[in-house]
Amino acid sequence: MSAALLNRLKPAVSSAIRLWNCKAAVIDHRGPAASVRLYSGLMEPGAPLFRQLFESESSTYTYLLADTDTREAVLIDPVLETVDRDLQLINQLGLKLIVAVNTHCHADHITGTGLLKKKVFGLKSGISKHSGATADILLSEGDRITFGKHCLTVRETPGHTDGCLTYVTGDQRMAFTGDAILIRGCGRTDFQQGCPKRLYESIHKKIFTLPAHCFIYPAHDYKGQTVSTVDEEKKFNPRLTKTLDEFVNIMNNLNLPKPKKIVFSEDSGVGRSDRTVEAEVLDSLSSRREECCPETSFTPETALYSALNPNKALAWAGLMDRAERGWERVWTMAYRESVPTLSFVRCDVKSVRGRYGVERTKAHRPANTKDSMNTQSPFTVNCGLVVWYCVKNT
Ligand SMILES: N[C@@H](CCC(=O)N[C@@H](CSS)C(=O)NCC(=O)O)C(=O)O
Repeated sequence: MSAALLNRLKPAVSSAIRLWNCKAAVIDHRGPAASVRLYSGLMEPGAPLFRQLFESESSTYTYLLADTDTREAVLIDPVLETVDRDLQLINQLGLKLIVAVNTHCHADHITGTGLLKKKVFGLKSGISKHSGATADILLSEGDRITFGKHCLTVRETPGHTDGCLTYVTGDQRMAFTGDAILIRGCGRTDFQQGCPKRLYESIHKKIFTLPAHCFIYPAHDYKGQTVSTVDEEKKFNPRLTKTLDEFVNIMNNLNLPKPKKIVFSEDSGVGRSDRTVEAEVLDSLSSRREECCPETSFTPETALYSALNPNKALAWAGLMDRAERGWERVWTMAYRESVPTLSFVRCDVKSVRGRYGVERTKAHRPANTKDSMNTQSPFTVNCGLVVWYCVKNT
């Protein structure tokens, strides 16, 4: 190759190398937004394998990271409905899934970690120790999740929930922020221990202190965006560019509807575990399948449907109907927002009184739950989730 040709190629070659090295790729100093630095999305050699996966019903992102040498892989925020898709990809890529972690207790979908544990031998689940849920690994500030030569470091970022975590790659190129910060938004703070002040402080202290080029990968996006950077969010996030007082005011006046698929998804049953609500419900009910009311086809599956699509009025009507037709006992499972426990409560239909009165058999009332069953309709007070079915008088 002639010296002249080499000289002509030099600029193109050096710019290609710059992109490959993931340095700042393009900086345009013209125009009002020119102060934002743009970073290439190209991965450095030796970077972990990375895939962003999407679940469209709840607009949730699941992230797959893996070491390309050892093939050890980590999933962040798997969703129940897309577990098989994720596993298919993991198998196709020849990866070994070793850990599945949640950024927090999700309110809008059911985590896939419980089902994954059933399907992947030896898989460990993880969640914040402040989440109130249990998992194989209870994570806290500074913990490291290692996969091959890579790792994720845990930063506690409460505010959307008490147990919100951000996972940061060892090289601080990527941060998986859950619902703490979203692209040009942030997690709501109006339920599940939400606190705008805490969220603001978490984001400023734990996310905005990451390098400007650090990519932000949130748990959701509702507008089709996929990734942002610390630099972009510091400059353009309409909520977080405000003062604390302004932020609190914005968050207290969002007036958002509850997420369309709202469930209190994490961990359930007598003794919370990292099993899915579905697993808990089905296991619990299938052992009593034969007792379910045959004429109404009220099976564990329909109970589960009720759980995920709570129709309080229908449940109440059904309960009364069965009481009138001689069914004796009613089992309900009620998740109360005020007491984050999915509890099993046995009601004695003989004690149905008047318009409301289902009196719970005291012996079956879980010690740590408030009584919402005998004062008003059991399905209208503090119940985020209700499963019920009747058993025949034996
Ligand atoms: N339109 C969505 C709204 C879902 C929603 O409320 N998302 C939560 C995260 S899941 S609990 C949130 O924090 N949103 C913040 C926001 O500003 O939207 C739906 O109908 O599902």
